[in-house]
Amino acid sequence: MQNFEFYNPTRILFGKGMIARLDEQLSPEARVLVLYGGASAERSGTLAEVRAALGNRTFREFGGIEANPTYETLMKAVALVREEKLDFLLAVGGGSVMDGTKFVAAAVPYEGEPWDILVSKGKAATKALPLGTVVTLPATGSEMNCLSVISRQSTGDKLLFSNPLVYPRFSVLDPMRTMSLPMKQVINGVVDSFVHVMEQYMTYPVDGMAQDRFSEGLLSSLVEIGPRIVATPDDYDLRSNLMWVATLALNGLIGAGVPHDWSTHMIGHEITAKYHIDHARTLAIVFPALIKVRRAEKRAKLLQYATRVWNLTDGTEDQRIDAAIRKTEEFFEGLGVPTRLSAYEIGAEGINDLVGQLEDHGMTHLGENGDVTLDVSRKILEAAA
Ligand SMILES: NC(=O)c1ccc[n+]([C@@H]2O[C@H](COP(=O)([O-])OP(=O)(O)OC[C@H]3O[C@@H](n4cnc5c(N)ncnc54)[C@H](O)[C@@H]3O)[C@@H](O)[C@H]2O)c1
Ligand SMILES: CCCCCCO
Repeated sequence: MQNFEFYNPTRILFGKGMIARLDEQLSPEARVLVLYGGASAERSGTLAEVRAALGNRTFREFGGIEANPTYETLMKAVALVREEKLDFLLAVGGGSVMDGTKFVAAAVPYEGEPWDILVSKGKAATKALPLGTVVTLPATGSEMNCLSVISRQSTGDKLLFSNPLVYPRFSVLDPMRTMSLPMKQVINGVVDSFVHVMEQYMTYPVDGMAQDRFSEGLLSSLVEIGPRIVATPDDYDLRSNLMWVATLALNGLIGAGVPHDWSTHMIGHEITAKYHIDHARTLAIVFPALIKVRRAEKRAKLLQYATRVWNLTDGTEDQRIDAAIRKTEEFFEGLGVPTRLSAYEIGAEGINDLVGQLEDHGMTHLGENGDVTLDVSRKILEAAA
């Protein structure tokens, strides 16, 4: 097991009706901005529940944070917070609203050009406003981590930053608030969570016994939840399990002391930036291709995954690896999520453009050993054609 430091300060309030406990998480004098995305926050009744929970407290609201949140929109929220001297940010939404709120939290006190926070991958931020979240879409785990992905319309960038200052102070996870989700977004959550686990698991063995079994448990849970939640979308217990699995998939626990990959995500971000394909759906394209191209480097964990998650114990090692990769593709495709670039009519020219974007964004050495060079990224994209 590798050395690690684990820190996660986020309080989780989980379950039906927990939004009612919002106000007690806030200091009496907090000057709150509620941030949200599109009409769904209103239509689903979640905003009404949040407003009721905030009772007599005065607060402001900022709506319109897009899916794949943009710097341009978020800077309007920064201006509002500065002008009205607000001092607590409450995100009500999915990963886009939570990530956008984390950026606003870091940008408000920042004295330079806030985009520097992204360019520096978060290092430039030395202060941040406190924030909390009310989660409406289980997928990213943003509710319990210090990561944020922000796009810039003017340049077509989609970059990640992380900084411990933007951990939410608390997050409310009420599975009932996800019932209004289109099934497509529920499925996105299953896929995003699955690949989050893989980025921290499908690397090479370091005898992380607890981390491996924890990750395999999350993967097996998602393999079970996926088809079942499509068949019985109103099942509260399935929604509860998806919500908690999604949070655990990227809150630092399974990733402590083990090598990480993240090249699937970095390549996926470029696909979203260029083609505006849902984040999770880019991962379903890249990940199966990546384990095909990098099966030698990932051989030991692929065999472990085959046995422990898919119960594949017969045949030669290569037959078991082939079967595990096939099962993974079938899992995504079975949820109606394509695993090929051709499903989105992205061809050779698009692959060239994506490799160029990776180079422009300095993504020239990805993966657990930095050996996912541009050539390897190209091979992965070609294997996904
Ligand atoms: N911070 C992280 O750890 C992390 C990890 C992975 C991805 N991301 C980023 O998160 C973003 C994706 O977030 P996401 O997958 O949660 O989707 P999202 O937040 O972009 O939401 C997708 C759509 O669903 C709508 N929606 C949200 N909740 C709803 C509800 N309850 N009912 C009806 N509609 C609802 C939103 O308004 C939006 O239109 C991407 O930008 C991705 O890069 C962040
Ligand atoms: C290093 C963690 C990268 C998380 C990417 C989320 O889209």
